[in-house]
This record gives sequence, C-alpha cells and structure tokens, in this order.
Amino acid sequence: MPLMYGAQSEGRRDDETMRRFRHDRFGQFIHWGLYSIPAGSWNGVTYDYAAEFLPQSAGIGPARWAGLVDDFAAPEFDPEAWASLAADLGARYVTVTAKHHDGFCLWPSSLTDFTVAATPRGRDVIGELVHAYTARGIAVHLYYSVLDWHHPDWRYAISSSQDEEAFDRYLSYAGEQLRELATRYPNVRGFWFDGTWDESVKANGRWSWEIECMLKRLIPGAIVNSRLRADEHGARHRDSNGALMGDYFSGFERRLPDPWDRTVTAEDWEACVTIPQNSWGYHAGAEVARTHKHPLELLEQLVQAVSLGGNLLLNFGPRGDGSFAPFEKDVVHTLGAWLETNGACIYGCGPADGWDYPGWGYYTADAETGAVYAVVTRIPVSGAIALQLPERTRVRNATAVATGRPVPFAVRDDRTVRFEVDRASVIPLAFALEVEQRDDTAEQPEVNPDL
Ligand SMILES: C[C@@H]1N[C@@H](C(=O)NCc2ccccc2)[C@H](O)[C@@H]1O
Repeated sequence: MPLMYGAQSEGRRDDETMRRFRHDRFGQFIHWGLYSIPAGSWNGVTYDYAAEFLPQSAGIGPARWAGLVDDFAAPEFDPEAWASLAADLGARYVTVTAKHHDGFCLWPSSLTDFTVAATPRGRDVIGELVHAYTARGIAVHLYYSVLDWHHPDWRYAISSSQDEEAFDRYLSYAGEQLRELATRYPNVRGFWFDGTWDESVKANGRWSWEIECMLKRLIPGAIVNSRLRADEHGARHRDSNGALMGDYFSGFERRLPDPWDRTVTAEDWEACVTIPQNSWGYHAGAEVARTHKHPLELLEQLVQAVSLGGNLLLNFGPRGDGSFAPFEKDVVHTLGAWLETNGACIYGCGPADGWDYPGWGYYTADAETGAVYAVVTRIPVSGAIALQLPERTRVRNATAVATGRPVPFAVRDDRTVRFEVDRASVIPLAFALEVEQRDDTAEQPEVNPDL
C-alpha cells in the first residue's frame, strides 16, 4: 500500500557507518539517572520490579521524584574510568541514557530545568561521556525515551482536542531536545529510541518520520533503531507493508531470537539484555541480586546473537554515586578476557550460511574472509562434538582460536566431522575451521573414524 511515513529505505544499509556498527557486534548499554540513587527502594520499602520504574512501582509523583536532583552528586562519576571499563569489557560501542522515562536529562538541556545542570555538581554527563568514549575509539549512541513521566504535556492516549494540543506541545519539546542533542554532540553515531509503545506515539507516525529525517540531516549517516518509528497507520518497527523502519530491528528486549530461527538473519538487529533478570537501573535489593545472570550466560548470549547476524547490547547500571558494582566488574573481567583471545569469532562475524544450529554451541563466520568458527558452549557427555557439514564442504584444518594450536578431528562420513573436546576446556571454546568447497567429481573425503 502507498505510505507517506513508512520505511525511509529498503534493505540493509551498506555505508561505512552501518558496516562499522555491524562489525562491532557488541555494545554496552548504560542506564544511569535519578533512579540509580534509590536503587529500587523508597521509604524503607524495596520494590522488586525494575529500578528505573520505581516512580510507578512506589507511586511517586513527579514533584517528589524531582527532589532526587539535589542528591545526584555522583562523587564517583569518572568518564575516563567508564570508558576504560567499556574497553576492558570488549564493547565496541556504548548506548547511554540521555533521558529515560522519568524525563530527567543527563545533559544541560535548554528546553527544561529538570537536568544535570540543577544537580550539586552540574556536570554535563552526556558531554563528558561522549568525549571520553570517543577518545577511546568507542562509538556512542544516545538513548532517548519518548515516554516522559515528568513533562505536563505527556499523554498516553489522545481522547480530546485538549489532549491533542498538549501532546503536540510535548512532541515539539521532544523534537527540539533531539535537535539539541544532535547539535551539541555531532560525533555520536546513533540514537536509540524507547518508550514509543503508547497509543499517543503510535498515532504520530509523521512525527517519528520527521525525527528520523532531522537526525540524519544533522548527523549524516546517523544510525536510528526501529523503536522510534511508527507509520501513519500506527504500525511499529515495520511499516504496514512489512518494511523495516529505522536502520536495525530493536524489538528484542531481554530476549534473543530462537537459535533455530534463521529468518532473523535477513536483516540487521540488536538485542538488549540485562545482568539481573529485570532491572536496567542499578537495583540494590537482595531478591533482584539473587537472580543475576552468570557472566558465561551473558557471553553465550553474545555468541548466539552473532551466530544469527545480530548485535548484543549488554546493560550496566552504575550506582547512584557513579561507581560500578562488583558483580558488574566480574562480568567485565570474564567477557573482556574471553574476547581478548577469542574475539575473532565475534567481531566482524555473522551467521555461517549452511551450517545449522548444532545444539552444543553456535557457528559464526567472518563476513570478510568466510572463515567459519565453531563455538562450543555445551560439551556433550561423549566428550566429542559432531559437525554436520553443508553440502560439498570439506574441513581442511581446525585451530583452537584461543591458543592458535591445530586441533585433530575425525572425518566420520561425507557430511560429518568429529572433534574430541577436553572436558576441562574453558568454555565457550572456539575452533576456527578452514573449509573448502568440494566439487562432486573430487575424490570422497578420506574417512578416518578412529582418530
Ligand atoms: C531498554 C529498556 N526499555 C525500558 C522499558 O520500559 N521496558 C519495559 C517494556 C518492555 C517492553 C514493552 C514495553 C515496556 C526499560 O526501562 C529499559 O530502558
């Protein structure tokens, strides 16, 4: 159907900025704001829902919530240390909350007083972070919530002409804030929109279309996630003709596509995940802490995302004082150390066409060289992994990525090779496979099942 405000382009973007985003594969999400101070508790009561939703969980009105501005002193906030932590994690880009649902702005916006400028130290958090990350070669995306609990003209739905006038004022405010962000920080790489699921926003597809145009006019090549967009019929992420809006699909929140689902490999996408089961802002509650994911679970999510052609955006919620909690530093050390020696199977990689999900782990392939990687995350009880090869494919040799040492393997039949895996191996265990196409006339592979 003809659309005025649908997808602005067809198919994957192939410009340098998007190729870099695709190559990066691994980003660090940062949720930091007023919610980081109470960290899930209010007036002595702990609410186990997401810490950044505390105003809703505890019924705290905007005026009382704004009282936290005086407590946002952030004595431990050190942008250089944050940038070093992102580098140690192995993240190639960072997405930082400039304004979350509570409406508090981490940059000194001229459009409102509800910003860091009103805090005791008045630092331009976004400006200092953009400088520090960029100086370390880490790209920055700015998170912006369209949903805004603080602004008096925010509406969840439009049910009167007064609502419409108010919400139009809100959308003008948000549009001017986004212009301000793109103008103040022109070297950010992209914008990550959130809070766009309400009827009021879905009814304003033209506004979302104009925002995408404006941001890409102010910052040529800027990357915008699909969550910003609705078309004139209220269709989100994909327009009413099914075309992806924005530059990558961003509907996977705290979940990944099924490892069998190869349909997702048709487009760029990013999944965002948390270390706790469900809190993006720092949550100090013992019950929430009990459900933190193991670092290797998060690492497996990264490998799974890459095997399906997506990026993983792993969230960290610094504490109210600007420091990171020990459990987050553990994740940084575990993932950073593994990526230091095994990053070849992640960065610049994507799905290995023709190699089906094996169950003991994931296949990735280097988008440039075609090198195939078998990444083992579950060692079978037999202590060996079987690889089902694509048609007319031969494995010439195999190397352990972490050590560079050749790895013996048995050719069981025309389509199967088998690796013995040391059960004491550190997993995920990555093998680099040098493969070649066999034509049918070539001799059958030498079978050596006893190896
Ligand atoms: C990236 C995350 N999105 C925000 C959020 O509101 N998630 C809750 C939610 C998740 C899915 C549909 C509607 C609402 C969370 O607070 C994080 O910022």
